[in-house]
Amino acid sequence: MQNGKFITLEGIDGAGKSTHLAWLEDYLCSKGVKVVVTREPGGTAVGEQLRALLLDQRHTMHAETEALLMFAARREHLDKIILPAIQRGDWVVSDRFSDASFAYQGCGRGVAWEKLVLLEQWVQEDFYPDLTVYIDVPVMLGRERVNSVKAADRFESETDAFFDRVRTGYLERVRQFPQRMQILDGSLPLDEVRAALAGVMEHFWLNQALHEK
Ligand SMILES: Nc1ncnc2c1ncn2[C@@H]1O[C@H](COP(=O)(O)OP(=O)(O)O)[C@@H](O)[C@H]1O
Ligand SMILES: Cc1cn([C@H]2C[C@H](O)[C@@H](COP(=O)(O)OP(=O)(O)O)O2)c(=O)[nH]c1=O
Repeated sequence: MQNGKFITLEGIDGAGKSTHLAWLEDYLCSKGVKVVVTREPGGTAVGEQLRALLLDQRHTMHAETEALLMFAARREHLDKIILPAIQRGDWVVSDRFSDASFAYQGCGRGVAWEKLVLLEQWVQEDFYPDLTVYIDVPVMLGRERVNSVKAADRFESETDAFFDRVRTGYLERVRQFPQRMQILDGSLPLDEVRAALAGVMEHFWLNQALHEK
């Protein structure tokens, strides 16, 4: 049996990840693959508890504590959800993965990039998503969209300057991993972003089919 695939969606808060994730699940189901939808931080019992700690406005913590907790949740996520699903031949779609740690903890909070590289190697070894869709939006637009939907959590209440750095961090990751990471313009109308995502997915799907022949 073929191994499944691992796809991640990334972007600042309000980029449209959750919206497009629902479409992506339907798209993959229509191709006949079994899909596991998950998210970070979270996805497991321990991970969801860590998520609650990390997003709670009442907590302050050292930036490196935050990074370590993100990777701790990820370690659990890989062990309990992601790797078993892929080994079964399922496709896993995750709302965020380690690119978010480089963007938020690295560029946003100022945790040394090399320390994050070490954590990534420790937790993931040489495991990376097969495809990452990074939805890029200007900071103000992301903020407007989030404010219209829900109360801000510990990250969403950060400054525009913080989110500018996060966005720069994501763009740096795209520069480093141009094969794996596809960038979409999330400021376009929803149907146009979806059409662009559909194009990326068709291309990815055809490539997989070619490799499996
Ligand atoms: N391209 C778009 N155009 C207009 N509204 C959008 C677009 N993408 C997302 N939205 C809206 O913005 C809000 C936040 O989107 P969401 O998918 O929850 O973002 P994220 O998961 O990245 O934080 C939702 O109300 C969603 O309908
Ligand atoms: C995975 C991950 C998320 N985050 C942050 C980004 C988000 O603000 C927050 C939660 O992500 P998300 O699920 O996108 O939040 P929401 O449910 O509000 O849409 O965690 C990091 O800072 N580092 C990480 O490694």
